[in-house]
Amino acid sequence: MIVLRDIRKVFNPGAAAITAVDDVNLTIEKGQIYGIIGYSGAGKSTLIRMFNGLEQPSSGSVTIDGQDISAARGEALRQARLKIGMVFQHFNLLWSRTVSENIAFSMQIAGVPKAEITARVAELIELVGLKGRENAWPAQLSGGQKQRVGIARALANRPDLLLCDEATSALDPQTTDAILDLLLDINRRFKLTIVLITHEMHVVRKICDRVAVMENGRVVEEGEVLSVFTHPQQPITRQFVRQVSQFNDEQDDFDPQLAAELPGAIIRLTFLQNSTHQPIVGELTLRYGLPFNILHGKITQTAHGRFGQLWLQAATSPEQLESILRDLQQHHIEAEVVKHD
Ligand SMILES: Nc1ncnc2c1ncn2[C@@H]1O[C@H](COP(=O)(O)OP(=O)(O)OP(=O)(O)O)[C@@H](O)[C@H]1O
Repeated sequence: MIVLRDIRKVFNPGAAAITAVDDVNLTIEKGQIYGIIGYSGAGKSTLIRMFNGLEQPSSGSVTIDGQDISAARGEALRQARLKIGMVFQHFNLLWSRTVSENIAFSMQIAGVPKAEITARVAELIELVGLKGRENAWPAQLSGGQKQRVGIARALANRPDLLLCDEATSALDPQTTDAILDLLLDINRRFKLTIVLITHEMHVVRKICDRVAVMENGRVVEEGEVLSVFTHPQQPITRQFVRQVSQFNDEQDDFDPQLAAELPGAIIRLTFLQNSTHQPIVGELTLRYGLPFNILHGKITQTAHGRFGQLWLQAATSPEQLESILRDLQQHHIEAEVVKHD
């Protein structure tokens, strides 16, 4: 478990002080994929660099499995870092070394015996899907392949924690998805905790279990991905939710003009996970003998299942509406009456 307590980071203390991270408290459970999202300058890089002691907090502590990383120095910090891998946006590969040599490098530094290194490199090459490219130079690889080397290198010492600093931001959408699939696979297979920073909600949607939203150095919202997607609290979180393809476009939202024009009740249903599988519109139509009009709908996929929203209109009596809302509640479908007249 990782615990960040009362973290602050102030650069250039004095008149020109910049508070990059301001009073951040987070708890990340073992085996989670935890996303930290924010726009440029929000403080994400500064924060993630404190997980492995690349940056020291001005105050507060970072504790990983009981060890205070922020207080560790010298040999203790070096040992702790061996168990923390890091993947970078621009890969940070050694250009004069082959794929295999890049992956082997950190094990050589750690003094791992040669035969063990050879076996581990072969295993990692297989894991990240680079078989046949062992002797290629980084300059001969595509962006996705370079990041696969970056991931293999980060996993070499069998870390307990993998940090990803905008790991897919330099990649095209298709390659991004392939790298995210690889990270998800590694997480599930080895129960490896992954903390990633990103400015793309797509990354959070596709693989994260929980997400923290950062703005001006602070965590302004935090929670399970499904719940943040379905009930974003802050304006910045709503902006991020809109980034994701199915929720991309403002015009893709329900048009409130429609609500004004149509008679009766308009209800917005929010489905989570298994409730997306229920034939609810059909059931309501049969039960109440009402022609329900589907005005608008959208559905999206996350690492924890699907969620969706549906806007229905029907000319109901107040009593029918009450009863419909009770039925929906029994089906674990959230319902909000947008209007009723
Ligand atoms: N070494 C430093 N010295 C002074 N200011 C810094 C330093 N590193 C970061 N900052 C400042 O701290 C703030 C947060 O920067 P940080 O890089 O952590 O944000 P970010 O969310 O990662 O953004 P980006 O994705 O653009 O890197 C910014 O105002 C930045 O200018």
